Order: sequence, then C-alpha cells, then structure tokens
Amino acid sequence: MPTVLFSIGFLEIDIWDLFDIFIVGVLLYQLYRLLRGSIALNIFVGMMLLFLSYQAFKALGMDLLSSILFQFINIGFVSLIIIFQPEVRRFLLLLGTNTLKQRDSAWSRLLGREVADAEGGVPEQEDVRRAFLRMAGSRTGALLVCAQDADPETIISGGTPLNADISYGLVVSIFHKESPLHDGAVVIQNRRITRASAILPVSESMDLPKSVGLRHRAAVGVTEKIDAVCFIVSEENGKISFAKEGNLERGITEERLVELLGEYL
Ligand SMILES: Nc1ncnc2c1ncn2[C@@H]1O[C@H](COP(=O)(O)OP(=O)(O)OP(=O)(O)O)[C@@H](O)[C@H]1O
Repeated sequence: MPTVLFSIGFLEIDIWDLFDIFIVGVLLYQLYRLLRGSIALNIFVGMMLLFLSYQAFKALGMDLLSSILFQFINIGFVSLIIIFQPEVRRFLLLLGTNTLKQRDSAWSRLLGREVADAEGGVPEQEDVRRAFLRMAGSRTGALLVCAQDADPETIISGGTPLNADISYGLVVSIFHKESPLHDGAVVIQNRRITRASAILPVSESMDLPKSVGLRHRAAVGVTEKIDAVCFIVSEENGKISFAKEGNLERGITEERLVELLGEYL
C-alpha cells in the first residue's frame, strides 16, 4: 500500500495517483495536438461531454439516464476506433517513431551535418534550393515531400516509383509543365527521390484559409499523417511555402528555405 501524500476532502492522494494524472494529462495533450484543427476534435469533444454527463448522472443516482448513456458510450468506444482510425494509427506511429527512430536519426542528422559542414554544404540541399528558386521565378507549381522517419508508402499512393539521386536538373524537369510526371508530389527519402506524381492525402483542417488550394492542402495533409515536411511552389504567385506537422508557413524567404533544407533534407 503506497503512502498517502496528501488528502483533498475524502480523497487520499498517493504517488501513483499523481503519476496516473500526469500520464492521462500527457496522453490527452498529445491527442489534442493530433486532432487540433480537424473535424475529429469536435467529435472528440462531443464524446468527452457524453462521458462526463454519464459520470455526473451516475454520481447523482439517475439510473435510467446513466444506463442509456452507458449504452451510447459502449457503442461509442467501437465507433471511436472506426471514426478515428487514421488518428489512432498516426498516434501509435508517432509514439513508436518518437521513441525508437528519432533518436537515431537525430544523431545521424547531426553527424551528417557535421560531415557536410566540413565539406562545405550538402549538394542535394543546394540543388533543391536552386530548383525551387527557379521554379518560383517561372511560377512552376511544385510539391516536394521530405519523409523524415516514417515509411511514406503507407500514406502516399500512385505515381511513379523512382530511385534517383537528387539533382537540380531532375527536380526542375519533373515539375516542368510538359513533363508527364509534373502532376502530384515528388517524394524524397534518405536524400533520394523515391516517387514522382504521388497523390497525397488532402487536409480537412478548418484552420487553413479558404484561399489555400489543393496543392497546399495536400502538403498539409501528408504532414498531419506522417513524420514528413513539404516544400511547395505556388503556380499562382510563385511563392514558396513549407508545411510541417499540419501547419503551413506561406511565402518563405530564400534564407528560410536554406535553413529548412539544412534541417530536413
Ligand atoms: N492530393 C494531391 N496530391 C498531390 N498533388 C496534388 C494533390 N492535389 C492537388 N495536387 C497538385 O496541385 C495541383 C493543383 O493545385 P491547386 O491550384 O488546386 O492548388 P493551390 O494550392 O492553389 O496551388 P497553386 O498556388 O500552385 O495554384 C494539381 O495539378 C496537382 O499537381
């Protein structure tokens, strides 16, 4: 029996209760981060309200109402898993990826950067920078996914599988309007182009302004679902944007592009 630390009225709190509250708090916060901005958050809040009402009715001894709500919650649990299937998947993926892979990749990125710095820059980053500036100048639409740790194939579909070195000429050629591969996204993994013309999941986020079109929504969508970042060139105005964890940074400068490429490519 763990020792009681303090009491609030009739409630006796021990060390495990504090631990319990802390873990539930962290899990709820992570869940909120995952669902933020999506319609799923509204459903989640609805379910929480239902659950709290059930607890309140039960505590007040209103048996009929609480038993009806209990049935709802019972079915609700199964339907929650179905409704939130993509979010549950992403949540588990995030947990696993964060704990296992990110540590390794952080080290390899750190070491990689040290080697690159010693050699005077990473050629792939320089090639993508030049390609993006050129495409921005000519208002050529482009969408580039840089997968970080997760396997992007689980979410990204279609297009043409490739296994090519990144080069300025290749990136510009793929997105050239006459190219059969220009429509869709280019996927980069471990500094190699693994797919072109890929179809990405489109974000349903209500936080995005109405002016944001499908290309940018697709960039946001894929970063909501897997550990990846996206670089986008707008065909409409030639602006370069960046997407990460479901957030869109619009109209970034060349300096910022260099900084982000250094961090994520
Ligand atoms: N789900 C998707 N996955 C990958 N690429 C997509 C997807 N949806 C749209 N695109 C790309 O975006 C192009 C259409 O972009 P649209 O004009 O709707 O978006 P936008 O965000 O307004 O971009 P822009 O500012 O370049 O016009 C398509 O031709 C296609 O290449």
